Amino acid sequence: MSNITQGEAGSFHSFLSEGCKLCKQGAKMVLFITGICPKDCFYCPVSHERRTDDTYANERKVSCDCDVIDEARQMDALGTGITGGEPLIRQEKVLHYIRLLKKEFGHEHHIHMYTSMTPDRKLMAELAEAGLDEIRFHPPVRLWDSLKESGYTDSIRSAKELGLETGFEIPSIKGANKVAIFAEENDCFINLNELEFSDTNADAMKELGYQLIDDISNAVVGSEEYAAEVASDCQRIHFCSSSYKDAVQLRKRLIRIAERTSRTFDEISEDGTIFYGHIECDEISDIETLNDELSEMEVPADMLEITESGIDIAWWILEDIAGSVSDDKRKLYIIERYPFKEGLIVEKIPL
Ligand SMILES: C[S@@+](CC[C@H](N)C(=O)[O-])C[C@H]1O[C@@H](n2cnc3c(N)ncnc32)[C@H](O)[C@@H]1O
Ligand code: SF4
Repeated sequence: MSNITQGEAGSFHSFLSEGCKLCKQGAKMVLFITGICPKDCFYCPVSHERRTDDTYANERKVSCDCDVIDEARQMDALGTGITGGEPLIRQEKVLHYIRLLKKEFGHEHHIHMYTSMTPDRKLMAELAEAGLDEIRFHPPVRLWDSLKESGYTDSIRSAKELGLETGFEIPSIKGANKVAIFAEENDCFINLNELEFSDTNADAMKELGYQLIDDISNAVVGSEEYAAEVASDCQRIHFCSSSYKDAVQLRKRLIRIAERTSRTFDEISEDGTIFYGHIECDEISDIETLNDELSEMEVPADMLEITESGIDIAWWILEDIAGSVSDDKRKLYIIERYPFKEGLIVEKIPL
């Protein structure tokens, strides 16, 4: 009988590592150390724009430690997932950020890291000493037939001896069963990612015969079914579906950010976007006049904010007073926006 069960929003699982539990709550910040990676996986999803040596905390480009701290605070992160590219080609950076995050947010800030490399005992000890809690190995496909003879055996042993939660994370493609068996033999968990198309891997994947499930998903036909097959022989396995990543993790992360950053009059949607009204003034001098009009109408001060182009205001108030503030030199909108500073506008509905 299969060990994977239908979980929330299409995620199949029977085992969740600590890092996965926090990710499920949308509480993990993604710290992308570098876009550089010496491996050349045909399915690599890292975008062209990210294939530089820059660091990102979620979507924010990092130019100082404060960017990392601010981003973690903004989403009230309970932990961080360190990824890339290959994070360990910038070992010092990885160690620095682990120490920084632990110092700033305490030991309970959970940190996991993805790597396709095989850190030796010395590096693993430094990572553990700095505070790394969990490590997920991704051996390149060409090694899947000879994992026992590869460096992964020693790295796993060191990681486990140093007290790290240790596992594998690979895409769910043919051959993944070999990694799953190796994980089981070494008492490690394994996460199978539903294989996804991206702009960077689409040509290679098409050439190898992979197909999209449908027009609206990036997931590949058969990846989920294959994970179910692999899981029948495993105890500590989790399948992370493409829809789950988008629908649950991202949405919950946006909601966390919105709850921390929204103004009293922003309405947070179920998707984690915010809704508010905006009165756009053609002339800067009109903003002051408009503000006076709003106070005469007794609109509470915490229900509006003056901006460069006009006044943001609770959308439900704007709907009520639209007739009174309308004028040839003003445009009225209800705006839906991502909850970041200057976040992308999803929709701008004229009133
Ligand atoms: C992009 S890699 C970056 C970190 C590191 N280089 C590694 O490979 O673990 C992070 C994760 O992406 C997953 N992954 C890679 N290509 C994928 C794809 N096309 N679809 C879904 N997951 C993928 C791998 O399973 C890996 O665990
Ligand atoms: S190891 Fe990770 S980052 Fe490197 S090519 Fe493979 S999937 Fe991409």
